[in-house]
Amino acid sequence: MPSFDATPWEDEELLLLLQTMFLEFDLCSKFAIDINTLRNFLYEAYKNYNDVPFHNFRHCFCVTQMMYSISRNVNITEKIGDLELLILLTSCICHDLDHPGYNNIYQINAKTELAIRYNDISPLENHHCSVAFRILENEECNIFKCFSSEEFKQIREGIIRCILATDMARHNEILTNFKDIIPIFDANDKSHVNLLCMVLIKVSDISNEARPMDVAEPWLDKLLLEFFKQSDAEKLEGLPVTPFMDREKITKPSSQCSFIGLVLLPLFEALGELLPELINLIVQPVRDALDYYRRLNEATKEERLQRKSIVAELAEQNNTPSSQSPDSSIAVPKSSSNTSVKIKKSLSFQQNSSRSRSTDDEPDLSSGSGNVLIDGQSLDDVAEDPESGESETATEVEVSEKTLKFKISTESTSGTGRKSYPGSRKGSREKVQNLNSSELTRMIQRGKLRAGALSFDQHCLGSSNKKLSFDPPEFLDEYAIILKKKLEDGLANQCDEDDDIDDNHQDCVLSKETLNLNKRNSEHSVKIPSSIDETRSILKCSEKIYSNNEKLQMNNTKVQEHRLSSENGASEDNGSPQKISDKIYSINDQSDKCSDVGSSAKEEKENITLNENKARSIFARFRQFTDRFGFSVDKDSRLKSSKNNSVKSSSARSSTPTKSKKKLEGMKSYCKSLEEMSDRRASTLPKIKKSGTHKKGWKLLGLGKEKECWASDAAVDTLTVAISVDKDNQSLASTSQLSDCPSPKKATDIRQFSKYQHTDEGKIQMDCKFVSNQKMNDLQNATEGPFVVATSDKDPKFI
Ligand SMILES: Nc1nc2c(ncn2[C@@H]2O[C@H](COP(=O)(O)O)[C@@H](O)[C@H]2O)c(=O)[nH]1
Ligand SMILES: [Zn+2]
Repeated sequence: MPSFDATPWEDEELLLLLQTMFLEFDLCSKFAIDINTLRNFLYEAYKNYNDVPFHNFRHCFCVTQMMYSISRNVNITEKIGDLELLILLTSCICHDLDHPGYNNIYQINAKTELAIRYNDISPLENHHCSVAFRILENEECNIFKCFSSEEFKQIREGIIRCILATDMARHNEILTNFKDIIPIFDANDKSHVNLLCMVLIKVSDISNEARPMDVAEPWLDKLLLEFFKQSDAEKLEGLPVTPFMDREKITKPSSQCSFIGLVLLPLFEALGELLPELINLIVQPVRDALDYYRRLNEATKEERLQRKSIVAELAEQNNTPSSQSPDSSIAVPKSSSNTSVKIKKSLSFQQNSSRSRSTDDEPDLSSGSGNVLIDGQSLDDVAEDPESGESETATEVEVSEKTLKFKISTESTSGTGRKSYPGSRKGSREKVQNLNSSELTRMIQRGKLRAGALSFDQHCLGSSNKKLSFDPPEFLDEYAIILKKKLEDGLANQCDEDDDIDDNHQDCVLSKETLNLNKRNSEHSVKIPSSIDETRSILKCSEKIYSNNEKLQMNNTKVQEHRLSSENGASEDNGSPQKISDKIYSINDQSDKCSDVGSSAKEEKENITLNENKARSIFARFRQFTDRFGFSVDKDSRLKSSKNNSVKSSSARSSTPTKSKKKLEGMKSYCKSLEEMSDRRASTLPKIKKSGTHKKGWKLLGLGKEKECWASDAAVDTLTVAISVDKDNQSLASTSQLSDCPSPKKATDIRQFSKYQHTDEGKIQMDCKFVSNQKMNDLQNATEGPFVVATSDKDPKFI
């Protein structure tokens, strides 16, 4: 249901739910998608989302979940078929992969690596798509590996079409084309289906306001946090300030009034026209949300007028013309309170509002004036002075269209009028602040950074995602086991006894903290387990989901063993898809019950502009870097260390000993990801098939793990030790030959070479074992398990 609130759910649970969505539609069996491949794919997608306020994994989940809800409610497969649904769900999962938290307008204006790479054409969406297909290149994650190349081509086209459709710069184009086909929609016309799919993913992407207020509002806060972060960066870097992100221009209600009224609702209503089943489900809630924000906006205006009249009165008393600003002796607050939550809270209508709101931790949405120029046009043409009470700014769609130099036509549409759009970017009248390139360079030096080294991929793809700290192949099974064990250990009983979940219980799937997050008042909201009985009941249902998924889908030895030992043969034969479906819905049911720029002067000017542009670009990269590594740059250009927005911290969950242990495991897996990333950077080079013979670098072969991974030369150099080995007689290196090995790979670390052979590629491969467990751990942490090295060097190096 659209009322679903993902907040209380752990990341791993959300991953499991994503898996369940595929199973629910029987996509795995219909398209021979191996369940382990699906899990690997989901986990890899998860790892490629960043810990940014809004465009994170949870946003991806919500979008996919909305797509799922819509699809179920309108019986989508009957209209567009299973393959399109598979494309849609996969597109939702991938649609914001590796989003940096700064949108296309920023990417283009700041001339980031992405904007340059994609020539300003949907840089982010192209990147999300590219990352998606990098993930799918890996056989272990390729959920489409069973498809023929022709089918894969079709799927790839579909995913690209869907993900690129999420660029808001294309909103009007897509909506206009869609509206044209509504009266003549033909499910057999591929162009119509394509347009419907584009609209479906767009609707899902911006559907937060279709959810209950208590679910939607925290998302708005996160979005505004990301908006303000970008507009603050734009001000600092002398870029055009994106008006709808400017904390001095917008308020929460003004932002929503223009977004919902001008962008969201027209789209939803168009979809509702074609699929009337969606009117009650998502269109009406959006209308209610608009109504709510309009009233809130009106009330805010009223409050401003009242404040102005008080100022006028006071000014009169002091013989100060009311049109002038009151002098400092008149202590009337200007704007700090005009949009404050506290004031909003006291607004009389609010008490009657059906949409209750939270008040804590709200971003400072104080309004102010600031004339911002975008492409020669004063935003005052569109945005009125917030002090006038009409603090509306140009919508994201308008600004995105103006920022984009090129207009992209909707592919494969019905041939209905391709629209031409006004306002290609005329050049920028950028507001340049006091920062020059040398200052920026100094900043970078202070950060001990080499500007040229800051390519997007390096700090984006190479960033350490503070994600689930366990290895993908096992985690779901492991999670199911943990969950089950908790239940078996009688956690529910402990909760019952104490009615107070202490530290020891924070690992509980539905901990008290989590339960507190569940305190929802909306009647549409998902379950609030207000009692231990309800908690236990959810836990029991969760157990059944995992248990049944295990039985049907988790063909994993660990799970099998665990099940055998823990259930002692007493398995239930209730794992049919329908039964699993019933179980899942039984949870949903229970949830419902509980609530929910010729002369020297000119040249000089040109040089200045060039330097400014360079500076901006460097700054942009630098800031991307600092963002990635958890630093922030304040207006005095100082580096401030800050805590990373880890998934866990954002969800206020503490780390348990179990989780710490898993973090170590996660690091090993991350090291492997880094190796794979060195590959990704060659994205502008012709694709080389991933076969061992063509691979350059060092091959690390895991022992004891049936894994094989590659490392760049650079990565291995830091670990390698040169030793001489007589290749011809294939004699084994002795441990004494390793005596000059630098720490930590001392000779004593190597006990035995069990195998030694030349590979077909002329490489030497060696198996070795390490004596010291500690050293072994060091090496394992640095690479990937006990390993041997194969190399084409004449002077082989072993680690
Ligand atoms: N002012 C608001 N803007 C919103 C809201 N929900 C979404 N959005 C904007 O739409 C894009 C969607 O594209 P994405 O693929 O990047 O997610 C998003 O970036 C927001 O800018 C909203 O409720 N209010
Ligand atoms: Zn999105």
